[in-house]
This record gives sequence, structure tokens and C-alpha cells, in this order.
Amino acid sequence: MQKLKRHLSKVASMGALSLSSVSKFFGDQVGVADLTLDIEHGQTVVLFGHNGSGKTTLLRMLATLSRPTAGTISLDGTPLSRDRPHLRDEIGVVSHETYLYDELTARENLRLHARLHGVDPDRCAERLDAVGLTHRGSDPAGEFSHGMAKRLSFARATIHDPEVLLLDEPFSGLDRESRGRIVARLRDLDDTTLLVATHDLDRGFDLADRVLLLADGRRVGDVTTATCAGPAAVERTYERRVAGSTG
Ligand SMILES: Nc1ncnc2c1ncn2[C@@H]1O[C@H](COP(=O)(O)OP(=O)(O)OP(=O)(O)O)[C@@H](O)[C@H]1O
Repeated sequence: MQKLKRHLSKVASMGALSLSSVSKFFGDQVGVADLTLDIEHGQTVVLFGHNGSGKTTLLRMLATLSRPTAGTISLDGTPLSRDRPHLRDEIGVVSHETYLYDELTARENLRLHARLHGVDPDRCAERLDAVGLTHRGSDPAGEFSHGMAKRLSFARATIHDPEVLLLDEPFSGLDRESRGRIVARLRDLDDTTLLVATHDLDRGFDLADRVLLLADGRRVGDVTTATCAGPAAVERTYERRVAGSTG
């Protein structure tokens, strides 16, 4: 019984992120300033803010692609570090960089990433289908349009069912159908902690449990969507807070 309880409490905390006084500076330039934040397992948090507000900087630190200048980030209680590559098996990243090999076909790209993460490559067919690319599975990724490459990149980033999925502007450059497919896949990921940086608050709001408002690297708001009127209200709050912090 004790063993089962321990197992259940471990499962319940998987994908929980904790940031403690995290800052990132680029010389004198502030990327992220003194951010303390807890994100529960399975929560979807949208990062919203003007250009240069720190969204990508925060996602890159969570992806272990860059180190905080100060502070600590933990996943399920373990500090993230570039020296712990196995933590990357628990994190998926969809960003401007597709991490695809142009000369490999779509199917080969997925199979390669499945093998790199030690998961069964047989799941690739289903994942390719989920992003609507079965008919292009034998084509080299280098021949794909921007939107198709982004859909494939999404399938690549989620091939190993990561605990945490980080998405930087996942809807940009996608047509309605492609956006719909990605949104549907994100809705299916109940058990995954999602952080989505987007300017598309209409779409982001529908997915989000929380919207974290960033300005000049600082948190200027943390809105629970269940108790909020809608995306327009979030944008108004944001503009008010930004005006308040600069005025
Ligand atoms: N490699 C870098 N070198 C110097 N400054 C950087 C670097 N990366 C980010 N910054 C600075 O950090 C701040 C936050 O940038 P970041 O890219 O995180 O913003 P963002 O919210 O993602 O913006 P956008 O909406 O335009 O994508 C900006 O002032 C930016 O100039």
C-alpha cells in the first residue's frame, strides 16, 4: 500500500516546474528578471507579452538550452542542468528551429527521434497521421512548406510523450486547418505540462489554465482563465499593468 501511495504521489508530481528567483541577463540587457513561479503537473500556461518581454528567454532556460544567470529551475524537484541530458527526455520543444534533418524524409525524421529517445519507432505512423502528413511521409523534410515543417516538428517534439512541452509561437505561419490540428493535439495532452508563448491570445486563452503576463522580463500578471472574462480582458489587464509599471 505504501509503495502504491509513493508511486501515485510520484506520478502526481511529474512535470511539475518550479522557478526560484530566476534571472537571465545578456550583459546589461534584461532577458528575465527575478521570476519565482510554480507550475503544476498537467497545467497549461500561456506566456503573453510584447516583443522582447522575455518569453523565448524563459522557454530556452526551461529547455536547458541556456542557463539562468541567477536562480534555480527544478523539474519534479530536480534542478535542471545542461549536465543532465536525461532530463531532456522529459522535455519537448517546438520553436522557430524545427530540429529536422532536411535530407531525411518526414517518416525517417520521426523514426530517428523515436530511437534517440528510446521509444518504439512503430508509433511514428500514427503521429504522422495526427498532424495530417501521412501522404507526405516519404518526402524529404527539406521540401516541406513552413507550415508542414512546423507540423512535423510538433510530431517530432512529442514523439516521446514528454512530461513538459514548451512551445514558442506554435501557431505562427499556420493556416486554419494546421492550427486546428495542433490545437486538437494540444487539447489531447491532458497529462503534459504545457508552456505556450504566443501573441495569439484568442487561441492561447482557450487552451490555457493560466496566462502569465510578462513585460521587460518581469511578471506583471498571472491570470487564471477560469475566472477571467476572456482574451480581450487579459489584453486590457496587460496594457494597464504595462502602463502602470512604466508610468
Ligand atoms: N542572445 C541574446 N543576446 C542579447 N540579448 C538578448 C538575447 N536573447 C534575448 N535578448 C534580449 O532579451 C530580451 C527578451 O527577449 P526574448 O526573445 O526573450 O523576448 P520575447 O518575449 O520572446 O520576444 P518576441 O515576442 O519578439 O519573440 C530582449 O530585450 C532581447 O533583446
